Amino acid sequence: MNFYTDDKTIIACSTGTQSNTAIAVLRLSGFKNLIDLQKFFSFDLSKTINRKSHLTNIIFEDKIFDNGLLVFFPEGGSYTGENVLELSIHGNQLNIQRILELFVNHGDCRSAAPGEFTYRALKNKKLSLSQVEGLDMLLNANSSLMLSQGLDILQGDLHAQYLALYDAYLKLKAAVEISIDFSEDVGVEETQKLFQDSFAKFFKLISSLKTRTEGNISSLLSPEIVLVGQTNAGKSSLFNILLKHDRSIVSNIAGTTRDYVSEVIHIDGTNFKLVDTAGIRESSDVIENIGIDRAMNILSRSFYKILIVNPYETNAQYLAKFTDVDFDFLVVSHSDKSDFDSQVSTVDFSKIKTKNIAKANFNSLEGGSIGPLTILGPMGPLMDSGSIGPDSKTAGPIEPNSKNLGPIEPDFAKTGPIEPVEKSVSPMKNEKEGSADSKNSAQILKSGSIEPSSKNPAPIEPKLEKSSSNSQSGPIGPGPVGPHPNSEKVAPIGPKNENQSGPTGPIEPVLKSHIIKKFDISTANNPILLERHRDVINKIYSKSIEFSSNINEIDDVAILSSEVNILGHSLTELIGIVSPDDVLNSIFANFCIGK
Ligand SMILES: Nc1nc2c(c(=O)[nH]1)N(C=O)[C@@H](CNc1ccc(C(=O)N[C@@H](CCC(=O)O)C(=O)O)cc1)CN2
Ligand SMILES: Nc1nc2c(ncn2[C@@H]2O[C@H](COP(=O)(O)OP(=O)(O)OP(=O)(O)O)[C@@H](O)[C@H]2O)c(=O)[nH]1
Ligand SMILES: [Mg+2]
Repeated sequence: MNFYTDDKTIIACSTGTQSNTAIAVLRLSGFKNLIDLQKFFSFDLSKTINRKSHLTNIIFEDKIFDNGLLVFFPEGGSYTGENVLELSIHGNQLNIQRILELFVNHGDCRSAAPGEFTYRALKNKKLSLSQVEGLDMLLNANSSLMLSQGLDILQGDLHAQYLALYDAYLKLKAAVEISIDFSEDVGVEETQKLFQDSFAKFFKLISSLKTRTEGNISSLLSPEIVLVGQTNAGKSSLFNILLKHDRSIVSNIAGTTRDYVSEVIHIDGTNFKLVDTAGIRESSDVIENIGIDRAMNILSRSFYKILIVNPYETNAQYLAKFTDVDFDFLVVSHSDKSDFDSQVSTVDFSKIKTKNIAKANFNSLEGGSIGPLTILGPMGPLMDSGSIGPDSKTAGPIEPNSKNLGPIEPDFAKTGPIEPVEKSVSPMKNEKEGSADSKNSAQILKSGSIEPSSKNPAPIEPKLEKSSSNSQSGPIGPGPVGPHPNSEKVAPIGPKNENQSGPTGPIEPVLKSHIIKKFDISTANNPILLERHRDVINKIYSKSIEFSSNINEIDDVAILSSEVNILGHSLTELIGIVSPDDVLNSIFANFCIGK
C-alpha cells in the first residue's frame, strides 16, 4: 500500500476520464486552508459558506480556464474527513486535464491514486472496512442484487450486525474471565449458566450470518444460464428465442471462447449471461471429450442449467455424460413433429436429474412454444416436476437441518446449512446428501416432493395455467416401465392427476419466469456476496462449534480462555479492526481514480 503514505493534497476527476460529459467533478482533499487556493478562483473564498455552492471562474495568472461551481466541505465534515473542495467544471476531457494540471503544477497537489479518497475516508474513520467493500460492490455491480447489497453494506447495515456479534463476543469473553476469577465464589452451576447464555446469544448471531454464506453464491454474482445438448438439439434456436425481446440490452461478452456464444439478457432487474454451448460435430472422441469437458466446466459454475434433447437425434452415450449434473430444466424439442410421443418413449431419460421437464417446439413462427411432457419410461431419480406449472419443490417443508441451529444442540457439527427453500426440498439440489445416492434421494423424495404443501405458491404464470389440455400429455401409469425404485414416486404426472394438462404457451416468458423465480429464491436469504466475509464468517462459525464442545468441560478454563481469544481474532478481522495489508490491497484493487 506504498502509494498511500503521504498526506499531501490530492486531486482527481471523480466523474470519469473516458468521454466528454456535460459536467465533471474534480475533488481536492487534504489542504490546510481554503484561502491558500484563492489564486485559482475569481470567487472570494473568504465568503465561502460550508457545503454551499458558489459560482466562480477558475483562473490562474489572469487567464480564465473555466467557469464552474465550487463547494467546500470542512475538515471533519467531508467524505474523506479532510478539507475537501469540489469543483463542477465543464466535462470536456481536455478541459479536465488542463485544470488538473493547473492544480498539480501550481497548487501543491498531486494526482490521487485509484481509491485514495476512500482510503483517506477509511483512515480517518469516516468509513469502516466493510463499508469500503460495500462501496466497491456498488461501484462495480452488474446486477440489482449487487447494487442493493453494496448500498446496504455502504450504509453500515452489515457492519452493525458484525458489531452486535462483537458485542456478544465481548460478553462471552467476560463470562470466561468471570469463570477464571470467580468461579469458586459464583459457583460452578452459575458460571456454566452464564457461559451457556452468553454463548447461546453469540451462536445465534453467528448462525444467522452463516446461513447467509450457504449455497453457490458465486453463481449469483454474474449468473449464467447455460444451454447444453447435442448438435441439432435446438440450443441456438432456444438461445435466439430467449434473446428476442432483449436485443437492446444485449452485448457481446468479452472473453468468450470460440466454443460457446454468450449474450447478456436482462430479466427483472438482473443481467444474466445466456450461454449457447456448441454442439460437437467432430467425429473424433478426443475432440468430443474436450467439448464435453468445457460444457461441464461452464455448467459447474452456472446458475441455471438447461438441457435440450432432440428425441430424433439422441445418443445415449451423450446423455450418460451428464448424469452428475443437476439440471434446472430438460426441454425436449421438436414437439411439433407428428410421431413425437413415440419418439420420446425411445429415449432413456432415467439418468437425467432435472427439476422441470417440458416439450417444446422451437420452430414455430410465434417464437417457440412449450408444453407439458410426460416421460414414459424410467424417470431420473431426482426429477420432481413434470410440467411447467408451479414448482412443487419451491414450497415444501424446510429441511429438518434448519432446526438444529439452536445453540447448545449436541450435534452442531453435523448441522447442515439452511438451504434456500427451493434447495431444501429439491432432492437434486441437496448436494450434501450426495445427489448420486439413490437411497438418499428416495428418502428425500418421500418427504419432499410428494407431500402437498400448504405453502404452495401461486402459479407463476396464472394465465398459462388455464390453457387447453394437451393431448400428448396424458397421465401415465405408476412407473409403467421403470425399474427404478422411485419411478412411482417421481412420476411427475401420476394417474391421480386426472386433469393434468399443464400449461402450454410461449416459451420465452415461461422459461424466464422459472429462471427469475429460482434467482429470487436463491437470493431470498440475502446471501453475503463478499467472499472474504463468507470465509471469515465460516471460520468464526466452526471455531464457535469447537468452542461449544468445550463448554461442558469448563474445568479447563485456560483452554477455554485461549479459544475465546482465537475467536476474537477472527472477529476483529471481520470487523476490520485489524486489516492486514493484503486485505487492504485486495479491497482497493478495484477502485478507480477519483474514488
Ligand atoms: N458531490 C459529491 N457527490 C457524491 C459524493 C461526494 O463526495 N461528492 N460521494 C462520495 O462518495 C457520495 C456521497 N457520499 C458522501 C458521504 C459523506 C459526505 C460527507 O460530507 N460527510 C460528512 C458530513 C455528513 C453530513 O453532513 O450529514 C461527514 O460524514 O462528516 C459526502 C458525500 C456520492 N455522491
Ligand atoms: N421441427 C423442428 N425443428 C427444430 C426444432 N428446434 C430446432 N429445430 C431445427 O433443428 C436444427 C438445429 O437447430 P439448432 O438450434 O441450430 O441446434 P443446436 O443445438 O444449436 O445445434 P449445434 O449448434 O449444432 O449444436 C435447425 O434447423 C432448427 O431449425 C423444433 O422444435 N422443431
Ligand atoms: Mg447451435
